[in-house]
Amino acid sequence: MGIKVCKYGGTSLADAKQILKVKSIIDADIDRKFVVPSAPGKRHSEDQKVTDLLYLCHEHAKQGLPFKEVFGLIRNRFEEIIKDLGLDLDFTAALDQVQVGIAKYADRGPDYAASRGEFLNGQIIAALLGYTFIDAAEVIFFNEKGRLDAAKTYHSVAARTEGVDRAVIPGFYGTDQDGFVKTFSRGGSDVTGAIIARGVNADVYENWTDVSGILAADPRIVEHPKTIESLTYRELRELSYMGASVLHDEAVFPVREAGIPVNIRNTNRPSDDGTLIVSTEKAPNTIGSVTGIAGRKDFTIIAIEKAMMNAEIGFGRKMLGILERHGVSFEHMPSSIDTMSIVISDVQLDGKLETILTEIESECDPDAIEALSNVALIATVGRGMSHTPGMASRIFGALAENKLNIRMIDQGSSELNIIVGVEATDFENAVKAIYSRVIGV
Ligand SMILES: Nc1ncnc2c1ncn2[C@@H]1O[C@H](COP(=O)(O)OP(=O)(O)O)[C@@H](O)[C@H]1O
Ligand SMILES: N[C@@H](CC(=O)OP(=O)(O)O)C(=O)O
Repeated sequence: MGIKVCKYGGTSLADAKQILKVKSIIDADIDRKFVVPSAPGKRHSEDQKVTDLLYLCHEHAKQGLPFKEVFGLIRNRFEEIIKDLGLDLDFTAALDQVQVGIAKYADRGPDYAASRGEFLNGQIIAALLGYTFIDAAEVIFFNEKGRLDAAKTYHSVAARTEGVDRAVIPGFYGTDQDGFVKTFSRGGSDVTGAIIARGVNADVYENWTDVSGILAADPRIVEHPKTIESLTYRELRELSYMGASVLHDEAVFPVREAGIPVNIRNTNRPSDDGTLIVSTEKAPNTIGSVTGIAGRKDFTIIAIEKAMMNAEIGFGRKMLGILERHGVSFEHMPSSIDTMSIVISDVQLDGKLETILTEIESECDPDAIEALSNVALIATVGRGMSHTPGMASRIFGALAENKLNIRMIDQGSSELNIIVGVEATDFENAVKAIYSRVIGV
């Protein structure tokens, strides 16, 4: 007998019908002992996620505006789920308490409000399954920098689950240094699932969603992309960071450290095998092939040119020192003898571009400096790509044939990926072109 930790995303828990699918999946395997639920997600494309409604309540509360009406939508949602599940659970007091709390903690930011979807849903799922409910605030801790306090958290998870045979632990939040609720970034229940898997020393971390695994490209861009049967933690990190939003990009760390395999599965098609994520040593050989493609918009490239840049000692440090001063991190820095490009996400730049350019002009004295905005990055990822001649030319060829301009090229030193920068308006076409040339052939 083993231990499986199962995280269910919002789409898997959107209403009673979905929740009953989850129950039958859990009932089908006695190893599924720890369940990490998200808040109810969208029931159809026009619907609203409970988490989004909670953020909206917080926005109202912060401005001192009434939010009873918005909260009423959340109230109805949970009451309907309880009724349709046929549960004998009086949730009025729990909902009232959350409503009061949203107003009370409005000055502390949105985290309390945002986390309540998981908190409430977790109690419903626990009641339905007959599992113990463990509040994530009791076991997941953040340090003074707002990062996960890994040692304290793993220790607390292990201690709190000792002797507990089966439990539901809500996703998405924990406790900060001051004892207040703090959430991960959006989609963070995936991270909770990975942490719990690590804390209970699970044999597998099952992540149940609405697709049968990680697809070789975003299904909203490429029609019927192939499913990736297996990939390594490193490939997953690259793909999820670059936009394969099926799994939060930080979810890989807790499980990778402990070598716990991750299995991405489809709640609506539980017999599909899904995708298995394992260490490099355990992954099947894929020499010569690409695993997947992912990409994101909203980047800016600062391109700097200066004759003899390569010989100027301290040039790179001065450049990066300016970014550091403004608290800006960068994504990539492809360079040649006399040029350097710095790729920065627009969220990081946040209105600081003009000042940064002025400071580079005055402190680094470049011959030319240019900022290219509206750039999208596309990563072609695969452990089988290293030492495979011709891969880069296939990618560039696909873009050239479709008359899509390349604004930047970066091949990571890991040889795990090739990243190209294109105009944001070319993004979807570029993903399709690369997919059909390197994967969908
Ligand atoms: N490469 C990819 N493979 C699979 N799904 C992807 C990929 N890129 C984007 N997605 C999207 O991710 C969605 C699943 O993630 P998410 O919406 O966070 O689900 P959940 O609510 O289960 O956490 C899929 O429905 C799909 O539209
Ligand atoms: N409910 C949170 C956390 C989460 O992970 O949700 P989901 O599993 O539905 O992506 C959010 O919407 O961000």
